[in-house]
Amino acid sequence: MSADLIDGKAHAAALRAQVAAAGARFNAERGRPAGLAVVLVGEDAASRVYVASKARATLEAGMQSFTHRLPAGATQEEVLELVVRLNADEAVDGILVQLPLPPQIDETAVICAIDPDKDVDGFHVNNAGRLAVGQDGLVPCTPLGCLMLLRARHGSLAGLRAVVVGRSNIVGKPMARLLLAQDCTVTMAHSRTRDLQAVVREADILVAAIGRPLAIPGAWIKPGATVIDVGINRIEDPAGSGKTRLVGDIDFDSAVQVAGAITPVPGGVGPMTIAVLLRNTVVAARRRAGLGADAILCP
Ligand SMILES: Nc1nc2c(c(=O)[nH]1)N[C@@H](CN(C=O)c1ccc(C(=O)N[C@@H](CCC(=O)O)C(=O)O)cc1)CN2
Repeated sequence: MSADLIDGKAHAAALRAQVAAAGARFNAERGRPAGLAVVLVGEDAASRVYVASKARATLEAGMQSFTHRLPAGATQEEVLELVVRLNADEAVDGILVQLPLPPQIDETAVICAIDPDKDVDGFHVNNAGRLAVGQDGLVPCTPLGCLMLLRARHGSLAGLRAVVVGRSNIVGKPMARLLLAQDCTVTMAHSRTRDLQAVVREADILVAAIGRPLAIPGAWIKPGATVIDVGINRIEDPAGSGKTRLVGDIDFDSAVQVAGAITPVPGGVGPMTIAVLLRNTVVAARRRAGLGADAILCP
């Protein structure tokens, strides 16, 4: 048996087209495009690529893109000053500070300084709290993207057993809350979970967000389960070519034999992260302008 592949690139392209249409409606109503500001501190190679992709995708969706680069040695005050300036800028509807930040910067303090109404990453404690209690807010991009893929596959998720492996504030916790809101029976597993294999085996829906390459083998997975792999890990090619390759937290080659559906890495969850970021920017722009929800942007 071989699982169906969940094509994140195709889903992301469809969402981006919908966002572009919603962005054009916002522009027509308000006489200005929605705007996204992205802050990059330092020279991390992967972060530079992601920030460039975000700027390109923002422009392709017909929105305004503002990229702010600060040197690796920037101080906490400099980063906070920039965030305060972006909070006050009326052309900016969404603010994202690319993570990770250099060690001298207090990540929590920076996230807390972002106006929660412009927090398109959904990382601010106000937005995390809103998600926890089921109020409208801005929802983190990667978990919302995973939920969209799951809804496209299953329709209703009610009653399904979901296991989220990983308890980060950015992916694991919001993912579990989103699945609970969909009436799944949710288990959160993590590095201290006893008998992880048995917990994983329960899952109709398995979301792996551990950050450890190939950590979950196919033998652990319930036959027919839907597997969402959030991990993006660069490893040395085991064939010894000297090259590196991207792998997820799931051992894809064995999991694909057992699962009912699975996201590949690359080309699964990753592309959804940027598409949802654009979606969140239009949602933030509409809310800030006092406009009602745009139906096509509701997951
Ligand atoms: N402020 C934030 N920082 C970070 C986030 C985030 O959501 N907000 N997430 C990640 C990085 N990230 C976006 O910022 C991101 C990672 C991966 C991809 C992606 O499309 N990956 C491709 C493969 C790319 C490659 O070849 O290297 C894929 O999976 O197909 C998009 C966005 C950490 N920081």
